[in-house]
Amino acid sequence: MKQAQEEVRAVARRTGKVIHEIHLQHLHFIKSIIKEAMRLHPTVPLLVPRESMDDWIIDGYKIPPKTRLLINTYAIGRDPSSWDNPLQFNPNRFQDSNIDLKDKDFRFLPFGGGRRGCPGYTFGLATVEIALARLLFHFDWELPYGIHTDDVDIDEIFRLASRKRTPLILVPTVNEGL
Ligand code: HEM
Repeated sequence: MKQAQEEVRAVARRTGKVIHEIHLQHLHFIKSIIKEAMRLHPTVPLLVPRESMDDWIIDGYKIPPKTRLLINTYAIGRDPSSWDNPLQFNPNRFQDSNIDLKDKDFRFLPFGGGRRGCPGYTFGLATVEIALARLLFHFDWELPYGIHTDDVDIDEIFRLASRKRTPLILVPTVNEGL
């Protein structure tokens, strides 16, 4: 959190203490945090179902035409053959990497891919980035008194769009130093 706050506050200091969309291009670490969160906790854990049109063999499995296929992006994001220490939250794995958020890198599909991939991808991503950047810019954040990081439940409830099982409760303090 400290590194992300330093990044956003350094950008804000140079740009008039306000974070706008134009500044997002400088927030490399914040973008990596969001990607890492989406890798471990994709909003849509099973993508929109597909139906095969022809005979295919994938990984030795014969797929006949008109088979309903579910793409488990939750499992793909945690696959040890694609990711080192897959269960570790490590935003640095996205720093200086060209792992794409959409279509091109099938290890990571938080917005799906192909013809039915998310059409709101750039808008959705920018919205998350600007919200997180502003929250980190304006406030310092702490867990409530007596709660430790190990107590925080990070599991989700799986639905078409999953959500946190337990709400995250944090205590904000206005950053007076701005
Ligand atoms: C962070 C925000 C968002 C995430 C994580 C997200 C994720 C996804 C995912 C995973 C899919 C399924 C793609 C697939 O099966 O290949 C999808 C589909 C879709 N999304 Fe998003 N989305 C987001 C924001 C938005 C926004 C802002 C809009 C509209 C303004 C939008 C509109 C749609 C539509 C219409 C589809 C269905 C596309 C189709 O079936 O052809 N999404 N989204």
